[in-house]
Amino acid sequence: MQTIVLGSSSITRAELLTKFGVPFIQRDAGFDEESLRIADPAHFVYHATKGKMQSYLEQYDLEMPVLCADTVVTANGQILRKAKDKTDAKRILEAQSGNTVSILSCMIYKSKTIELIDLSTTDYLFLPFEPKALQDYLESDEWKGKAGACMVEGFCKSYIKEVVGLESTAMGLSVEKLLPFLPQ
Ligand SMILES: Nc1nc2c(ncn2[C@H]2C[C@H](O)[C@@H](COP(=O)(O)OP(=O)(O)OP(=O)(O)O)O2)c(=O)[nH]1
Repeated sequence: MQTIVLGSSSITRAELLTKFGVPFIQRDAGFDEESLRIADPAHFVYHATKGKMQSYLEQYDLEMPVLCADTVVTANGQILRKAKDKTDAKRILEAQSGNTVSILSCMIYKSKTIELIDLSTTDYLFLPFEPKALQDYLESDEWKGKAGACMVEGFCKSYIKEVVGLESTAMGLSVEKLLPFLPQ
């Protein structure tokens, strides 16, 4: 399989591509999504991903195909982004505890011949987070750099009562949907 560029600084996205056997190099696209003033979650992740791709293409050519992505968590109609600090992480996680949570990931894959845009959602019904376990998670700092301070394969896993959608989407990259389009 041909090597692609992961236009992202995300450790999780790199781990997902590795898990699915996709050869890649990693380059930060260098786009600041904080500049976006968009309230709708789907529009936000799409324009954030588009901004990352545009920023990448201003710096690099398409000799290698490139993949950019963005992820947000929503609960009670609010967009829950990355927590600013432990207090913010507690607020964001408490909004998800015992609640229905949607995690939206958009990805744009671009080569010389094709452009794929995918926007997928994974919905969770979480049981209430156990207070001591939540405190331990907050102390762990594992929530840092994660949309919604959420780790569906980690802290949140034992609280999943119902799920509809891919775990990879919830972690930040719907790899299974990309695989059929990657150059062999
Ligand atoms: N391990 C883990 N990471 C998650 C989960 N949900 C979201 N994430 C990560 C994936 C992304 O790195 C991050 C979402 O933030 P962004 O979409 O803004 O990407 P990030 O700033 O990390 O990198 P990028 O903007 O692509 O350079 O949260 C999860 O359930 N588990």
